Amino acid sequence: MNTPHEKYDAVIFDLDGVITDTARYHYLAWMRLASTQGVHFDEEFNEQLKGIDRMGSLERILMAATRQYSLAEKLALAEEKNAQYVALIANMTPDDLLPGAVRALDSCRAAGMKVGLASVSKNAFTVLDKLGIADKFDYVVDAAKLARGKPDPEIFLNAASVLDVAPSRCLGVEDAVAGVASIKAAGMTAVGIGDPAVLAQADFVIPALTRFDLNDY
Ligand SMILES: O=P(O)(O)OC[C@H]1O[C@@H](O)[C@H](O)[C@@H](O)[C@@H]1O
Ligand SMILES: [Mg+2]
Repeated sequence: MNTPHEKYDAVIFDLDGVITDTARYHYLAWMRLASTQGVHFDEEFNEQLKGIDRMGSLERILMAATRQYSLAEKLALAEEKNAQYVALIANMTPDDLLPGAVRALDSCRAAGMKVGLASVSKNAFTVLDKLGIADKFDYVVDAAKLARGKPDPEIFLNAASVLDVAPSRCLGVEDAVAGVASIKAAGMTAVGIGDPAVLAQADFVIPALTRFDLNDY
């Protein structure tokens, strides 16, 4: 019988940029789209898009363009970006899991905690299948059913509610500024993955899941 964790009953992970480096593929696909629209796009611009849903990301890129776009044009561009992204993830395998990801997920299970996945990506189920880790989660949020993306707390609150754990007893793990904001707005504790200067709102920041340790939080 596991001793329950003193502070948390659930850990809710983001996917892109936390468990696997799909953040890189989103970057490449947006880069290509931005260049077709004459918009300058670089790592810094991309940082603002991390964790932001597809249409929200597109809107931000098109705000830097020189003309207005109709809704039909926007939908076509979003579709084009997604086709590019889907092609980039087509050959993913379990080798694409980031170091420490499986160990971190398994350590939560072993500690008797519920494990959730909160990604705003509509491709999350496909990516989980390719990585072969779908069975490591008690609940995966379906991004298609969300009304609002990160930084709104809806996605993390939905995960907590289905996992039947109070938000104050949940730990959220995120690589994006918008994602950390979503966790904090949900009333949870945030573990940021990345640069402490960028993820200043997180309660803890580690460079990668290789350093994830439940005893530290
Ligand atoms: O276009 P998708 O696959 O639904 O993904 C939406 C978003 O998913 C998030 O996880 C990524 O951080 C964003 O970069 C991405 O735009
Ligand atoms: Mg992310």
